[in-house]
Amino acid sequence: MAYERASDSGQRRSQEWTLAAETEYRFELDAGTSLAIKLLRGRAEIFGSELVEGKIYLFYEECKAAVFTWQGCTIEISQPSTEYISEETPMSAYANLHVAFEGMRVRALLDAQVTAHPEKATREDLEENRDGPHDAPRVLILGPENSGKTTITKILVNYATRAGQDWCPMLVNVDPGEGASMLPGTLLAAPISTPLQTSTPAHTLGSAATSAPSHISSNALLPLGYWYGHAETKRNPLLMDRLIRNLGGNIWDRWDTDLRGRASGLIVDTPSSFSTSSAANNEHRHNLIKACVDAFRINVILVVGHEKLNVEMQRMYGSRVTVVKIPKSGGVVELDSLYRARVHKYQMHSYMYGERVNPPLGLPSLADASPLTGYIIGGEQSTDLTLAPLSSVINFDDLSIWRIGEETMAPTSALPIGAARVVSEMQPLHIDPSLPGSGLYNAVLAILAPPHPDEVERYDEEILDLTVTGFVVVTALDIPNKRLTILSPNQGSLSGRTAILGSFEWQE
Ligand SMILES: Nc1ncnc2c1ncn2[C@@H]1O[C@H](COP(=O)(O)OP(=O)(O)OP(=O)(O)O)[C@@H](O)[C@H]1O
Repeated sequence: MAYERASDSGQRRSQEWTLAAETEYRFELDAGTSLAIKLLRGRAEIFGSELVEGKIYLFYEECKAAVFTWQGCTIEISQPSTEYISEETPMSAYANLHVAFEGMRVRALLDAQVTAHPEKATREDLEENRDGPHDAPRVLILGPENSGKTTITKILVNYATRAGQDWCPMLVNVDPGEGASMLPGTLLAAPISTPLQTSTPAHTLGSAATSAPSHISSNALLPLGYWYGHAETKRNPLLMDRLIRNLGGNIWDRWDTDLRGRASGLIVDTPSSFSTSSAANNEHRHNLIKACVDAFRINVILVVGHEKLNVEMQRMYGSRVTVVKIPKSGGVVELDSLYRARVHKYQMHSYMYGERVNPPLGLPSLADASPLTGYIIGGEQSTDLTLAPLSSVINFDDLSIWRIGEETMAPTSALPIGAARVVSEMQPLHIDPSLPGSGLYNAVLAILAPPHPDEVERYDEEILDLTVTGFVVVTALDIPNKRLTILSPNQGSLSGRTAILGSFEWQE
């Protein structure tokens, strides 16, 4: 049984909660509030990442999460928001999945080592490997809106990194509405070697080092990202398909020489549109699921609490892929579109300005916190996580700006019979900032990696296949003088770079 003890010290109202084994303390923060949690005794974890005893963890920006314990623990909470204890969690089911995936990883690594160096294999290795080849877990997570897909991805990745085997599973996020560890509009993959932290919905899947590399936090990710540029998959499914296949190709290239990475496998978090069936989107969602299954060579599909989708996936993929229905957690919070819009703002703000956290009332500020206990924010023990973005004025010609396909792209099937599309969904269109309606004012631009250095290797649509190196925002447009004012988190020159415009805007 969980019990609570409240203590009032001046303005500060802290509470102690003692949690029984296999229960969790769930909390939901309101806008403008923060929460501090300290593990006093026992062991506890947040979405698979363990808490260190005695450290104060800060949560902010409307974070919603849970502290779960396998064996029981006591935690101290400051200034609670909406909170409750749940004795019913699906954690055992998720842990069983992890155990199964762990077995697959171990066998896949042995397999790869025996194949690469047969001369070094012992008789036991060969015996163990007899019924191979063994595959690493390559998992696609499907489920409707607010079913907990991202949280399950995080738990499974975190458990893999804690297994003590130096696994480095690839976390793949193909939900362009989420942004994961970069910004919304991006599809990405990142190898994960230390547990992903939870502190703000602005970085549900860790934070990337693309913002200000000189200010990198020690656990920042180095993801490989492609810019899709829109929140909704239906806006340009063909582009989604291409970027998913690009991500898959890149991962497999990387794994050519990385046996342990390949054996660690991958986990793909998907948007809810992949799982929401409607007459209008059925064709594109099936195509995108297939793109994932092919590109990432998926061998396990997890369907979160949705019987019809489970049956559908069994029918479509059951002969070659293991399809498993898994329970949804009762703790998953229903997030509405206004909340998601606020999270996009938090993400943009933190990309440019870093983290600005006010600890709950009665606790010392970040600067005054003792280094011994300190605060932990997103896995960092730090007093200053703020950034100072650079506003610079550049000439129109300095940056080559493109858009992919038309601005409002009706599906080909919606065109009048006999009408041909003038611009295809995949066609890069150069943007002239001096023309009215360029859409550049307040626009978020993705800055791309340079094209192939060898002219012979270049091709028309290369721009679609270049990865993202960072993002900037156009804050002013001076057409008479042909100049743009750009806000960027770092000082790198943009001269000669290529950028893509999507449909995201941001204003402080
Ligand atoms: N056990 C839990 N206790 C408290 N909050 C939780 C719990 N599990 C998930 N949440 C919160 O619920 C919200 C929705 O969860 P999550 O983002 O994992 O769902 P999703 O299915 O990926 O959503 P989407 O609709 O964006 O695809 C998140 O804020 C998450 O932190």
